[in-house]
Amino acid sequence: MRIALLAGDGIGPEITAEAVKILKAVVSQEIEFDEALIGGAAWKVTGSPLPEETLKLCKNSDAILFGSVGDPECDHLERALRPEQAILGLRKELDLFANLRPARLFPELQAESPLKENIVTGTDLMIVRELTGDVYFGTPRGQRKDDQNRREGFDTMRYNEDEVKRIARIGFETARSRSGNLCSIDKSNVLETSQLWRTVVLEIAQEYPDVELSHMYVDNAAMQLVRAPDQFDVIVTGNLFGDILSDLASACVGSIGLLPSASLNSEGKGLYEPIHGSAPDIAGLGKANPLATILSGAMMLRYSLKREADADRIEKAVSTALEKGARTADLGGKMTTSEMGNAVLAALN
Ligand SMILES: NC(=O)c1ccc[n+]([C@@H]2O[C@H](COP(=O)([O-])OP(=O)(O)OC[C@H]3O[C@@H](n4cnc5c(N)ncnc54)[C@H](O)[C@@H]3O)[C@@H](O)[C@H]2O)c1
Ligand SMILES: CC(C)[C@H](C(=O)O)[C@@H](O)C(=O)O
Ligand SMILES: [Mg+2]
Repeated sequence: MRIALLAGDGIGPEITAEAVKILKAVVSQEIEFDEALIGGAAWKVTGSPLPEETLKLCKNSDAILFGSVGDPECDHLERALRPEQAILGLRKELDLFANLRPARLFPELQAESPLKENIVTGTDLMIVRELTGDVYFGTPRGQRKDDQNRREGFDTMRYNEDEVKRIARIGFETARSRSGNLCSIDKSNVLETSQLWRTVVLEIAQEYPDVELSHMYVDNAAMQLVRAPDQFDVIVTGNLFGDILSDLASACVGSIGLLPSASLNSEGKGLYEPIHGSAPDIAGLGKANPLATILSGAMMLRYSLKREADADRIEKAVSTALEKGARTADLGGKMTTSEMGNAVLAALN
């Protein structure tokens, strides 16, 4: 198994190092990592945030383990050169349209959630986020002068029916493999894009009569996630709403440092990354929680490498480490990034 390892910027190198440590311990000689430059780190060396060589490596790998991109030193760059374009480019180039973002409360972390115990208990949901369409990729976009010579920024929110159909099917299939409940989140009371989304989701629902489908507007969904997160099982939503709701869900279950993700295409190719970013405020300080990346490694074993038992082993080790009190700063503790990695390593059995 050859894994493309893209550490990236900020805390990326610190958190991926811990995930690699765990993956090597679990899968031993059968896994090899090929490192490549990505994001601001790549731009500084090559002039591009997503060098051709990195893209080629990703295309030829069995899976991709990704840290994070984003560097304040690059904030002034034109959009095409910004580190964030690297992850957007990878998603588009590899057609990684299906983004799975599980948010589950580890019972050991009940006290770390900002929500009251009786509200957060039982939270275990899966956000299925569309990842290659929406306002992220719509054209035209840009900045211009309006008819009164004022500066104006504009983006285009768009989905075609095929894009909605394929992510809706992933949502229904995911619901079928869990509790059989799917909530589609949109803003169809205002947006044409969402109106089409809802129409198409309802059409695809005909193929899944065994799945209970509901719809919710995104503003209400944000409120409901805080008020009663356990009402959700599988959520399917567009790129922008999924981005926002997944950060929100991560806070409900204790920390953004906990949420992993899998980004998949229709051939089963997968990129695995924490949902958080490069956290420039704590980069290089050994404060980052590596669990989201370690759990992304588990998702990689499950979805791309078909090693379910090994994935379970990692997830159990994370639970055990937390049970024994392992806590980084975001969880109210004092452990460093590598101490947390070592706690998971020690809990593997
Ligand atoms: N997929 C990605 O690579 C990705 C995702 C989100 C943001 N970004 C980029 O990251 C940069 C910073 O963005 P931001 O500050 O809005 O979001 P962020 O997710 O990097 O950080 C938000 C807050 O959460 C904390 N945090 C994040 N991950 C953590 C972890 N593992 N352990 C402990 N605390 C953690 C940070 O310290 C910060 O206070 C920007 O350049 C942004 O574009 C990249
Ligand atoms: C860095 C950025 C492009 C990215 C997104 O908006 O998708 C990030 O926030 C994420 O959640 O993966
Ligand atoms: Mg995000």
